[in-house]
Amino acid sequence: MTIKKALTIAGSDSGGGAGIQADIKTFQELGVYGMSALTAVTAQNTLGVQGVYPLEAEAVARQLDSVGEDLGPDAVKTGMLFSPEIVRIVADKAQQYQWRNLVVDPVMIAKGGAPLLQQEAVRTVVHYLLPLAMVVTPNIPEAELLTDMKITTLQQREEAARRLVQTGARYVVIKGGHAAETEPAVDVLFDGHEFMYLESPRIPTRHTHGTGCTFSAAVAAGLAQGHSAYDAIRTAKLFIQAAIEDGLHIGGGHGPTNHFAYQQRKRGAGDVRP
Ligand SMILES: Nc1ncnc2c1ncn2[C@@H]1O[C@H](COP(=O)(O)OP(=O)(O)O)[C@@H](O)[C@H]1O
Ligand SMILES: Cc1ncc(COP(=O)(O)OP(=O)(O)O)c(N)n1
Repeated sequence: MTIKKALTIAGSDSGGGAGIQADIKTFQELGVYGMSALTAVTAQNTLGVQGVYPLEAEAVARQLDSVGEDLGPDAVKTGMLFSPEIVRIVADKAQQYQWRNLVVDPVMIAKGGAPLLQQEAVRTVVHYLLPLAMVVTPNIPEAELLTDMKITTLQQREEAARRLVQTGARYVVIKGGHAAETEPAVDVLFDGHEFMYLESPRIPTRHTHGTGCTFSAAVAAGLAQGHSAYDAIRTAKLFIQAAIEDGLHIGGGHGPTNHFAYQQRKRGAGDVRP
């Protein structure tokens, strides 16, 4: 068997629910060999972000060269990139190493409000990274900042998806986690021609830390395995749905999702918590 490999370029979450840690757990659960290039270290737990310590762009570049020159990822995903300098490095290296299966999760602000991308880096993401993306996965507030428009209705989400496809991104998924709590969790997928709506019941829980990271890592894992973007996105939706439903309920605040749940359900395990 030739193992497929995926690289995450993201920040570290000491609490283990989001960032690099969520990505690697997701890759592993979906049968993909995980690699990482760190952009920042965060001191973080279920209560919030206590500190952000970005790496120098040069340190990110060296990590990308180390992986690019030797291991050769089958898919790459980006998460917290923090600064315009790091965004540019990632875009340059993605082109240099011809990383076509690129999933861009444009992480900007943690759920507790801590900034994970400098404001001046938003335009850098739009101009340099999105044109290289196979899939871009903003949540609603991120889609608003990327497109400069207010999004409250489904029609506005569709309009934002149209604008994002115009940047060059091949597939756009505007996730519905931040929509009204009375609505189901609907993710809007646009391929430049047609819209698809991935819908699941909204789970009433505060334990949704790292949902976006986990979802986009699952998309990258699917692409690494050679699945179509549609299939990778559909599986990612099932993966995150199971991970939220079977929450681990750890920590005193917004806890992480359960990365074991999807595979445990597939195996037919009775109690889905480890
Ligand atoms: N309470 C919830 N119930 C069901 N699915 C959810 C819930 N919250 C988020 N999701 C799903 O989790 C994924 C990540 O969405 P979202 O929370 O919007 O991203 P982010 O973590 O980037 O803010 C999406 O597939 C979304 O539909
Ligand atoms: C290091 C790090 N990266 C990304 C995030 C954001 O995670 P996300 O899945 O978008 O959502 P929340 O965890 O903020 O709910 C993070 N917190 N830390």
